[in-house]
Amino acid sequence: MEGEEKKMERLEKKEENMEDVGLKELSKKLKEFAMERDWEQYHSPRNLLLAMVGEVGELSEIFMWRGEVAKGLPNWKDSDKEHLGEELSDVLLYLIRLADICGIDLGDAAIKKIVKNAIKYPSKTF
Ligand SMILES: Nc1ccn([C@H]2C[C@H](O)[C@@H](COP(=O)(O)OP(=O)(O)OP(=O)(O)O)O2)c(=O)n1
Repeated sequence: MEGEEKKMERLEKKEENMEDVGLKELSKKLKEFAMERDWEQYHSPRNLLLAMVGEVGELSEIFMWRGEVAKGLPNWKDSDKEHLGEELSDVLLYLIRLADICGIDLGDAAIKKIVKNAIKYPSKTF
């Protein structure tokens, strides 16, 4: 069993946000969010897909007409970076919710796809 000290350490780390957030955790939070508002009725696969595509549009708007953007976005205002984080999150959250509602384990599917990609595109260095 996990000792009290270990348990505290784990909770503190979580509070400091040092632990990576997992897809399953986000999926659970999104399900709770929808249930608490009685929004499950709207979260059909098609609606979620359209909502996600809408958010991809909002994400694209941030980059629109800016020309090429340097990696790390060195010249961007903090408020623009924050906006970018929000739109990226909206896309991710709808994607996770879509996968969940379709009964797809997204983490598992993504790992399998990475393996498939590596077979299709072999590395020259190994
Ligand atoms: N039926 C809904 C509506 C919203 N959301 C959640 C998922 C998204 O993370 C976020 C999207 O909210 P908005 O539709 O208000 O979109 P924006 O946050 O992009 O606001 P705006 O379009 O005004 O910029 O809320 C949800 O789960 N289900």
